This record gives sequence, C-alpha cells and structure tokens, in this order.
Amino acid sequence: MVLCPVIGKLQHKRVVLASASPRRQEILSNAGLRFEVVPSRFKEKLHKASFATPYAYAVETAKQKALEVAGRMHQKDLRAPDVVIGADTIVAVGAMILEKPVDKQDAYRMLSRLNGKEHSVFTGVAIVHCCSKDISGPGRTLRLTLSSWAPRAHPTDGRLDTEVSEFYEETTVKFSELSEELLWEYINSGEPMDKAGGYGIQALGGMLVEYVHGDFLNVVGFPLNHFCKELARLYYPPRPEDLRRVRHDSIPAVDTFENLSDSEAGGSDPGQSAKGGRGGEQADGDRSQAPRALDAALNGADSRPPFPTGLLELMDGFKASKVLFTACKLRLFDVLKDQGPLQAADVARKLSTCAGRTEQLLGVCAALGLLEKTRRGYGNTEVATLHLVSDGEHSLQGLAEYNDAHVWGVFTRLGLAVREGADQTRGVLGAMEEERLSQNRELTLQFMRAKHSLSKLTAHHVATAFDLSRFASACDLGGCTGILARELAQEYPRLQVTVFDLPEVTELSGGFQRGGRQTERIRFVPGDFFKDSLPEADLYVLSRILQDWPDDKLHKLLSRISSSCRPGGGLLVAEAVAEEEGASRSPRLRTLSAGQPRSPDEHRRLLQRHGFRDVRVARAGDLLCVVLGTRAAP
Ligand SMILES: C[S@@+](CC[C@H](N)C(=O)[O-])C[C@H]1O[C@@H](n2cnc3c(N)ncnc32)[C@H](O)[C@@H]1O
Repeated sequence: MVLCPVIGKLQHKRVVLASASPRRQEILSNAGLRFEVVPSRFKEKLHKASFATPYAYAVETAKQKALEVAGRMHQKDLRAPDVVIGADTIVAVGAMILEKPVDKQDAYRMLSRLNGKEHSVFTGVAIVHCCSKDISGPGRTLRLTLSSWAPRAHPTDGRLDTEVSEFYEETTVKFSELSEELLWEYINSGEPMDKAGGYGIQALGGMLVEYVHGDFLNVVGFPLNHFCKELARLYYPPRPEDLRRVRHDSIPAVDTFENLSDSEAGGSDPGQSAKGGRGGEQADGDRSQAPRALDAALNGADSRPPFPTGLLELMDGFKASKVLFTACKLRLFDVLKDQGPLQAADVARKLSTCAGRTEQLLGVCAALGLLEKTRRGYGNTEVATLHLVSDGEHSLQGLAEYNDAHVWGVFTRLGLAVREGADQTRGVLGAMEEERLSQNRELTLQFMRAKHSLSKLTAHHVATAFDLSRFASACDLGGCTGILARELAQEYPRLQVTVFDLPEVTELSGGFQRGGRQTERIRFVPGDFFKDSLPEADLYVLSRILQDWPDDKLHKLLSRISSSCRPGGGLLVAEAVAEEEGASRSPRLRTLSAGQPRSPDEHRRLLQRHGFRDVRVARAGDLLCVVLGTRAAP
C-alpha cells in the first residue's frame, strides 16, 4: 500500500469491524483494509450524564462495542480476532448529545435544534488488540460461521487478553437556515432515521449543510485520517531521536505515516511508543510501552503465514448464497420494506418462522450488508431495497429464486462435469430448460422471472454495443419476456421487433409487459427455432442462447439463421465470455454452469463459418460480449 503503509500492517491479521454501518464498511474497504463485519450487540445505553464530555461518551461506547465483539468471538471459537475496531458517532450541540432519532417527531426535534447553527460531530474509535491464550495452540482458526449456530461444547480455560487504544475526532458542521417545509420533506424521505443527529451528510442531508470544518469522513461515520495516524503511532513507534522532536500532546503529522515503509519500521524499537494523539491513550495508561498484545503481534506475526481471510470467505461462499436465497424465499425483504424496521421476534411472527433461527438469519444478513440493524430493529439496506424486494423495478428476486431452485443443483454436479469433459456438460442447461418449460406453468414463470431480472441489467448494453440504426426489423430468437426487444425498440425508433420463443413462454410473456409507446412495435411469435420457420427480419438476435446448446444444435441453429437472413442483414450474438484477461469472477462463474465458454474469437469464427462477414466484437457492460456480423451474398 503506497499511500498508507499502516493499513498494510493489518493485512495479515484477522481484523473485525464491530459495526453494521455500511458507511463505515465502505470507508475502510475503500482504504484497502480487509476485514470481517461482526455487528456489536452492545446496547448503547450508557448514562450520558455521567460523562464529562460528549466525546468521552462516544469513545466509551466505541470501546464497549469492540470489547463485546472480541469477547463474544473468543467465547465462541476460543480464538478471538487479532484486531477489533469499534466506532460510535454522535452529534452534539453544546453538551447535548443527539443520537439516532426514534421516530419522525424525534428527527424533527433534532433537525430543528441543528437548523441554522453550528454543531459538533464526534466519532469515538476503539482499536482492540486481542491475544487469545488458547489452549489448542496458535494454529486454531475456527470461525463464526453458520455451522456454529448449533450449540457446541468448548473448553473453558481459554483466556482473552485485550489492549485498547482509543481516540476521537471532532468535526464542526453548520446547517443553513432551513424552512419547516424542507425539514419535513427531508424527514419524509426516510433518510434521517438511522443516522446520528438525524441527517446523513453523504446523501440528501448534504443539501442541508452550509460548511464543514474538519474531517468530512468523520461526519460520514469514520475518521479515516486519524485512524491511520493512530495505527502509525501503534505500529511504528518513533525512534528515541524522533521522540525528542515530537511534542508529546500532538497528533503525528500526516507524513509520519505516509512516508513510513516496512524497512523503516524494522529499524525502530517496538518497546518505544510516542504519546497518543488527542484522546489516544492505551487502556493501561502506560504510554511508554507498545501494547503487550501488539508487541506480540509485531514480533511474532510476520513469521506466521498471512491469515487466509479471502480463502475462508470463499469456503463459506455457498453459505452466504444460501442465506440470501433463503431470505428471498421467505420474502424477508418484502416484509421489511412494508413494515420495517422490525425486531427479530416480530419478523419471526410475520414470517411464521422459528424465533431463534430467524434472529440468526437476520444477524447474518446484516453482516452480509443486506440488512441494517438499528435500535428500532432490522431494516433493508439500499441494495436490498433496490434489488431484493420482489416488486422493485430492478428486482433480482427472480434470479435468486431460480439460482436456488435450479442452478444450485447444476453446480452439485460440477465435479462430474469436470471429470467427464466439456462435451458432457455443454447442453445440460439447454436440455434442462426444454424439460422444465414443458413441465408446468409455475416453473416456466420462475424461469422467466430469472431471465427477466438478469436481462434488465444487460439489455441496454446489448442494444447499444453497436449502432443498429440501419436495420428496419429485428427478431430476437429466444427473446423470452421481451426485455431486450423493448430496449431495442426504445433505442431505434423505426425498428420493428419480433420476439420468437417457445409457445409456453410467449403465452406467459404478457405478465411482464409494462406498456409504453415502443410496445406497439413489438410482437411475440410462438415457435421452436430448431423446427419452425423463422420470422423474417433484417437483424437476428441471439442473446444468451448459444452457450446452452451442444455443438450439433448450435450449428443447426446458426445454419437456419444463415438461410433466413438476406444478404446485408445481420446477426447479433450476446454471450458471457470467460477467457478474457482480467474477466471478473461473476461472468466466469456464470459461464461455468453453461458448459465450456467460448471466447470472443470463437464466436467470430462461428459467425464466419455460417456465412457472416465484417464480424465485430464489443463488450456489453460487465457481463456480456456482443458479436455483430453481416450476411454475405451466398
Ligand atoms: C437463457 S434464456 C435467454 C433469454 C433471453 N434471450 C436473455 O438474454 O435473457 C433462453 C431462451 O431461449 C428460449 N428457447 C429455448 N429453446 C428454444 C427453442 N427451441 N425455440 C425457441 N426458443 C427457445 C427459452 O424459452 C428462453 O427464453
């Protein structure tokens, strides 16, 4: 890490963020920190009046949050993480502390207090270094996973040593003079509800703010700059000669950590430590020594292999998918959209599920960033509202349902497919599709919902990958619910589009139509592209079709298209490809279930072999590659 080597110091450690706040998660992951999220269960119930200052309250809350997580993880696995980070953000007007509003009236009271004035935003941060005295030895790396839901017997003599470093950051914010109407409009947007002080500066709330003095990210929820300085102070204790130059009550200058490298750190004496930044004291009050747990980490950790966080996450990846699928299937996100936030017991009642398991499911969903937990209970995060609520414009519910019901099963046969070769696997999905579609209406609808969800994400990219305005008519073969047809009609105002698909699909396509002017230029024609004559068109489109069929079927289809296409007409193919350098995980995994993926070059050759020339290739968003060829004269 060139910008900030101190973040790199945590790279080989198991770091846990004891906060469900997606904003904190984003700030830290953008800074390159790798960490797990284990939201704290510490109830924010400290007696505010017993603290001399608002920031002392924020620091103590942050510390209790982090210690609760460290203790719980240690108890569960007898191996605490190496570092737990806790944070608490509050807004203060003078000595009065404003936390998260409990309802709209409360939000109104808070925002009125802030109106036209300056206030302070404090974030208290605690960095807890843990040192498990683990009877089973340092190699034991049990993790908090779904499998640990079941009660397990643990040895009880493991001890947890913690060393806490804590600090706070203050930022001054001034609100403009705001009208009642504007305040209520903002409150009714729903944004204030889970935010300290009742506003979020990073979104709509930014419009209320006249100026900010100090660290902006501190107002968002985490003072990254001070955090890095604190890490620098802990991990790079200055050499004795530097100590003479550092004023004891000052925060290390930014370049103190920016310019440090590992070799510089190696030359320093871990037994020496600078005094803390503002509030930056260790719990034991001994400012001249690096924390004992930290000292052990500095001296011992580098000789141990890096903690394989990414690998362990991969091993648990299927559980995360199942959690998502289960929550979708239970319609959890729909219930929270309509009635949330809700406490776990209320969710269980509404879903008619087991209370204990539901609470665990909610907790994992929060850790996965699908839910947010506030004092009022669980609510959907932005991504869940956008993509996991079933009736949303951008809903991926259908895809989750289909992956759970079908793709899951296909992947259980991956070993067989790999052993027996591509020819055995290519075509599995195409054949399964035919079988499924002929089975029953509900399965067909489920299949269509999945294709519809995914196509909504990609249709625009496919329609605009090339300029198709020279074509007057198009036929989308296997066009399913007509999402791509709609996008083509929208993009090219004179284009007439035919969606050609199996009768069981076209029969149900009406339920997916949204109306609008372009619909007049779209028609659905039932038929089988292997048997029936293809509708006439200037341009044929195959989107996500070829990958599902074995070579003999694929050539049959391409040759039928080639015979129907007049010279000068076109063929547009959109497929996931996996072989490009740097292709991300998602398309690679998707093509895996479809048999052996073809590269863009293979697609080019396929089209050329079937009489198309001037074949061009383009990317369409993150997921697909699009190939366009022009039919040559026979
Ligand atoms: C993987 S989906 C692709 C859907 C859509 N083109 C997309 O990009 O999302 C395959 C489509 O081909 C259709 N299909 C499968 N066999 C077919 C056949 N023999 N004739 C016509 N359509 C067929 C399926 O009904 C389904 O809509």
